[in-house]
Amino acid sequence: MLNPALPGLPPQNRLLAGQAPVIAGERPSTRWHGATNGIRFLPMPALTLAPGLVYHPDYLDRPAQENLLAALRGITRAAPLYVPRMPRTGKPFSVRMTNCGALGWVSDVDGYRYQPTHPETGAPWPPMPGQILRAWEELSGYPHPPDACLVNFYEPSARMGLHQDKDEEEFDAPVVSLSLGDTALFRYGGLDRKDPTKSVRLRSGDAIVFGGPARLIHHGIDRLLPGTSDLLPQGGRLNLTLRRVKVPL
Ligand SMILES: O=C(O)CCC(=O)C(=O)O
Ligand SMILES: [Fe+2]
Repeated sequence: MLNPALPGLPPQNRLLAGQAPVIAGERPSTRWHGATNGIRFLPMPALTLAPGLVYHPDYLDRPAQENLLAALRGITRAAPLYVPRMPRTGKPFSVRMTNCGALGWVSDVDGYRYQPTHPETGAPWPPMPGQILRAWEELSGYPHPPDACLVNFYEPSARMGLHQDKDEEEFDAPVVSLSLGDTALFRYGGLDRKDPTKSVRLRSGDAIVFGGPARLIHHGIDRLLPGTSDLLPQGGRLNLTLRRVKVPL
């Protein structure tokens, strides 16, 4: 039950003054910022960068980031990060990848696709941890859970060129993306590759959601800002990209 005094406002825009929020199902540690003296909580506002493109700064606080990182360590033990390759040319990506969930996004000389198993070990992807499913529930506004969670690991020099997330996905569902570790310069543009672009710094714990009119925008990572986070002991950045996939008939 949300605060009845503030009907209709999305959680990130609620501001409760004069009383501590008592909201069943909410986890104040990851959603509420400001004084924790029981009197006033100030939510970090979500920022709409373009229609359908919503940026949630500090979505995960430090304990939540550490908790998610521990879950990711389990995932990379079961499904090791591997070097994906570009379709046709076989050129290696600078980003290493793995997945969790029923389906994983993979890329090799044959193209981009979703598949239920790791391309090198042949094992099914590990299940999506609860923290990731909860983030999707809180951020996506979509009534069904994600099928695929792509885990991208960026070394300090890694980047990702401008692209659209436009494979076998349900485009009615947004893409939810979580960042951990070093800050990244995220570039975003429009539906046409030649549309003007802007960039935003994604820091550890930030989330960005692209849905509706922004679902198919071009985006990429220009570069990392090394040394900006001490979450990953060796530096670098982890990104989680959650998507709904069309079930093949
Ligand atoms: O690392 C990021 O923030 C973006 C990742 C991305 O665009 C993708 O995996 O499709
Ligand atoms: Fe993408």
